[in-house]
Amino acid sequence: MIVLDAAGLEKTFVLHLQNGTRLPVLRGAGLTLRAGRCVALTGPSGAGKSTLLRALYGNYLVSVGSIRVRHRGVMIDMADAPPERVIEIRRETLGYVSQFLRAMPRLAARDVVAAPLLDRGAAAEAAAARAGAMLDRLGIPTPLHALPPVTFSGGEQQRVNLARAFACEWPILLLDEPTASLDAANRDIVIGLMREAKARGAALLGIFHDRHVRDAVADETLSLEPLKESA
Ligand SMILES: Nc1ncnc2c1ncn2[C@@H]1O[C@H](COP(=O)(O)OP(=O)(O)OP(=O)(O)O)[C@@H](O)[C@H]1O
Repeated sequence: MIVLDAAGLEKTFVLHLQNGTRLPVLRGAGLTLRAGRCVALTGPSGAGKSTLLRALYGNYLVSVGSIRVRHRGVMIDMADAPPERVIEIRRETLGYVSQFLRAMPRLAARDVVAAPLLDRGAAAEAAAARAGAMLDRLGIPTPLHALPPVTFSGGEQQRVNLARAFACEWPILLLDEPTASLDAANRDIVIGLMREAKARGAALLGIFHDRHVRDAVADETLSLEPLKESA
C-alpha cells in the first residue's frame, strides 16, 4: 500500500543576505513509500538529501510539486494543505527524526520522550511508562530519565531523540542519519527498532551514511545528484 507519493518537487533557496543569490537544490524530485518498506536516500554531500526530507515533512515549502500522504485513510497533498491539517498529519501520521535533539530547557528526558504520545491523546501514566521503557531500551541510565537532556553527551542526546521518535508508532517515519553519533551496540538497537517499525507496517525513508545500517534496513535506494549550476 502506498502511504506517501511525492512528485515534481522543486526547491530553490534564495539567500536574501547574499544579494538574493538563488540556489536550486531540488528539481523534479519524487518518490513513493509503501507500508512496511524502507527507502534509503543516497547521493553525494550537498545533493539535497536533508532538504528533501525537510520538504517532505513540511519544514521547507516547495515551490512546485505534490506530497501526497495517506492520512486517516485518505491521500492528502501536504504541499497545499492548510497549516492546521499539516500539524494534524505531523501529530498522527508523519514522524521525523532529526540528527540532533532540539534543546528543550528544563524538560526531563522522560517528558521529552513522552510529549508526542501525550499530543496523540495517550494517558499520562501510559505515556510515562512507554517513555521510560524506550529510554531503557536505548541504554539511558535510569537516574538520567528525570534530568533535562541539555547536559547529556552527544550520543545520549541522540538516543533520547530516537526514544522520542520510536515511542510512537508512526505510519511514516523520516530519519536523517539516525545512527550518526552512536556506537556499534546502540546502532544495532536502532536497527532493531527500525525493523520492528517496518514489521508493524511503518514506511521508512532515511539517510544512512553507515552502509551496515543501510544494508540492514533498506529495501531500495533513491540516489540524488547535485543540480548543474546553469539550470
Ligand atoms: N536553509 C538553507 N539555506 C540555504 N541553503 C541551504 C539550506 N539548506 C540547505 N542548503 C543548501 O542546499 C544544498 C543541499 O543541502 P542538503 O543538506 O540537503 O544536502 P545533503 O545531500 O543532505 O548533504 P550531506 O550529505 O552533506 O548532509 C547545499 O548546497 C546547502 O548548502
